[in-house]
Amino acid sequence: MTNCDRLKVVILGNSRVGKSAVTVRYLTKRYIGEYSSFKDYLYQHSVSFDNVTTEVEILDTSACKTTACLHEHISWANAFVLVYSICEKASFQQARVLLETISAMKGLRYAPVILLGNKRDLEHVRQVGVDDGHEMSLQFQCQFYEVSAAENYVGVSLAFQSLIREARAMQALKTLPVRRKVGAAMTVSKMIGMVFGKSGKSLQNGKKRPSLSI
Ligand SMILES: Nc1nc2c(ncn2[C@@H]2O[C@H](COP(=O)(O)OP(=O)(O)OP(=O)(O)O)[C@@H](O)[C@H]2O)c(=O)[nH]1
Repeated sequence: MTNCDRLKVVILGNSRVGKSAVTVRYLTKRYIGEYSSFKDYLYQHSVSFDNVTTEVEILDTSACKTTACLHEHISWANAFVLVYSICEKASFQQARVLLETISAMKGLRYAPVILLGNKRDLEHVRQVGVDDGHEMSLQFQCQFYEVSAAENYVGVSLAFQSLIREARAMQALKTLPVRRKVGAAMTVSKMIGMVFGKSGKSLQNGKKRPSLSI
């Protein structure tokens, strides 16, 4: 099996933002209210779409107590889901710290990342605006979605699928000869834009990334 067919996704974010709820929702379509907080869980599953099957490992982390632990998680993964709660500003700030750490360790150019604002059903106690999430995603060139693990399977599923799609595209890019990469990068960006629609805002480098409230 090639790298293209295998993906290691780590779920990171502050404590209690819904990392386990989002992960289990994606894997089982079900929402379970309470999970054990003190352990990391590793799930494996096969996902097939666009005529390609990918073996996906998903590491649902409990909040890391040490920097070494966080670095270990980041080193292990080749794709990232950063979860914050739209009703907890501190979790959004933590997402920024995580994005900075991933950027420093891996570089974001070839690291597929989604920023996931969870608990969208709690609109009445919202502390983080949609625009804030969108802006941060533009700054770090990652995808951005707002979801509710509690209320909606489809949104969570779409977000994971788009991460997997992007990871596949990035893996494919890495295997191309260097001279062809520039043109190919434009093609991938265009392809993602076509699949998810355009956000209407440009990045500093001109790339557009998908962004949805789902
Ligand atoms: N209203 C609402 N509550 C949610 C949602 N997702 C998770 N929760 C609740 O938030 C709490 C924390 O959810 P978890 O999935 O355990 O969060 P976690 O980030 O895995 O927590 P730790 O493992 O402690 O870091 C639980 O009480 C969930 O029921 C959501 O979309 N909406």
